[in-house]
Amino acid sequence: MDPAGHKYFTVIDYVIFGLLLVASMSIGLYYAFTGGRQSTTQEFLIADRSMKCLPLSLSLMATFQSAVAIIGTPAEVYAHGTQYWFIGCSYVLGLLIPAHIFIPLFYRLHLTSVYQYLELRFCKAVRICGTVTFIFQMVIYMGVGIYTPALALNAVTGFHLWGAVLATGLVCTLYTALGGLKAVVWTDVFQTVVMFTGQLAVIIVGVHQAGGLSEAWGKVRDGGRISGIDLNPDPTVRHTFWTLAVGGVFLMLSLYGVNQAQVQRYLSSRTEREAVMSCYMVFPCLQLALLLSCLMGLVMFACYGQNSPVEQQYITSKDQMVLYFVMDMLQNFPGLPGLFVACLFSASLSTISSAFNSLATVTMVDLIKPHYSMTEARATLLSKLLALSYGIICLAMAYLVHLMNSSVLQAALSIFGMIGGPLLGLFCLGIFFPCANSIGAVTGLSAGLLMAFWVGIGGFLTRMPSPVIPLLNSTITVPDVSENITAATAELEADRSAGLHGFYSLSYMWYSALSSCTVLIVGLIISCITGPTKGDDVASGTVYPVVKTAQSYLKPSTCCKTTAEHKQVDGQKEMNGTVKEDAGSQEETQRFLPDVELETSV
Ligand SMILES: O=C(O)CCCC[C@@H]1SC[C@@H]2NC(=O)N[C@@H]21
Ligand code: NA
Repeated sequence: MDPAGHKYFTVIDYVIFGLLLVASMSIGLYYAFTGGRQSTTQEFLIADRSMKCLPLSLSLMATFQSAVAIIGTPAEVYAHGTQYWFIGCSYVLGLLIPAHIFIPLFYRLHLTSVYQYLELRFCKAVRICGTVTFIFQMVIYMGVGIYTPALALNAVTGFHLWGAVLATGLVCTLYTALGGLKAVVWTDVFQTVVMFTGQLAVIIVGVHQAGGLSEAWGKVRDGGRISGIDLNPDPTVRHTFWTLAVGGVFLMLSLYGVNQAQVQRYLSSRTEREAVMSCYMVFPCLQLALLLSCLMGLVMFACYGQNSPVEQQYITSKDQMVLYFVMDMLQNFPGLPGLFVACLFSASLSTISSAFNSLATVTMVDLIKPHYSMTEARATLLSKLLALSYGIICLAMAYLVHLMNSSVLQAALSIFGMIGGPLLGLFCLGIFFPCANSIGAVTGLSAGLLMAFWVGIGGFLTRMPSPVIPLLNSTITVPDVSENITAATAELEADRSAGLHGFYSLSYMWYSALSSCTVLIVGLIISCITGPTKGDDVASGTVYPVVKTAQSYLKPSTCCKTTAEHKQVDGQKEMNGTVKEDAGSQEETQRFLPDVELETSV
């Protein structure tokens, strides 16, 4: 390790990294020249609805498990302990609700873009608002996703920053633009295997370097990194059981319930059952991913203890720790640093490719197709060009993130909270409240976004590292200074949690919950003021009958009737033959909904 903290790759490391890019590219090319050769939007965007649940579940997990989680989670656990692990509790409801409410509803509407639902339930304007909000969210998120691995690499290995960004961005854009959703799903599967292998290798070597399991465990426990369950109800505390396990449910619903990248995978399943199964199978994959990244943080602590390379000025930010650790530990295992870098870029590629593909889908289906009629060939070509142009935009976003320079994990989760939260609220307004109307939906969404940005930006600004100057006077000895600093910090915390400061210091893990609830409250108030929608005016199959379902569970007799009713509807749908693909307009969509009343809400 030269004084600058830089390590240098051996040739074999570059070879392994290169192999990853070549393998990903070849999967993309394979799907570009086999099957239907990506000649229709049905194949390019939705994989001909032929996907099975195993590859889908790995792809669903990989989509929101990028280098941010691989780098950010260990840094979080190293610095603050294992409190973050409780986010795993949010995966239960965070996946059950999508599996039993969102997937069946969206699947039976036979959508291609989840935003078609908004036109069915409300009107075209609401669909456009939802689509634009989603594009905004994913473009920013992609910037973080592509920049994170390059930043960490450059800081520790001298790997050329923009060379890495360009290599990743170009490879990813090409195989996504050539191979469509099939290529994205199968590269996700391959990249997930590389990601898990790389993390496991580093953990095993790290434990060995820390002196073995019992030695490592002792250091971690004595270092106070095994945090118990923190039931503190204070919403301004960054990570407690409540912010992670409850706030995390809203975060998960916004990602695995209504995010186009995930819904597109559910919709590409062969059957509704496969889609539900793929959602169930995401649970163990996510828990394994969380386990590996938390263990990585603990192993780093076992090796470095309190005096981390950040204190030693080897690196400038916590987010560079993981790569520093890898280079430090694996230096004499030639090929392993390259494997871990491949793991890092696999995590990034599998997220960015999903983002490109979902952005191209919604732009095509929600913004272009309804307004311009064109041949299938031109539509497919345009979808490919869109995937390419989103690749370019994302590289520009990477530069913007470079300027932001906050903890990458918190940045990503804040983006989901601030933009994914209002979108979750919009869909829940439509699905659970039949009285909600279009005006309520649009004003609700705007209010949710405003609230999210108010607390998000406000929090970002007030949390600027205010210099805690030790209160110096002649009699103070060192321990007293620390007392005074604690006193000063406590005073700072105190006045911060009072009034507006309290609002600004809300934990970022509550952004999803706060913004989605704002959409619901404002949306319902405005709907009631401007004339609520009548039950039978709601397009059938677009609301979840909470009341009716609850009743059917209360009276078992009706429940089998409900199942029978479902069978009849499914039978009816079969009789209707293939249903219209994408709803360009309301009446068109009306036609393909099963004319037998799905359980509309009471
Ligand atoms: O890794 C990323 O790109 C984003 C950070 C993790 C996003 C959330 S956290 C809860 C859920 N579990 C995951 O592994 N990813 C998502
Ligand atoms: Na990923």
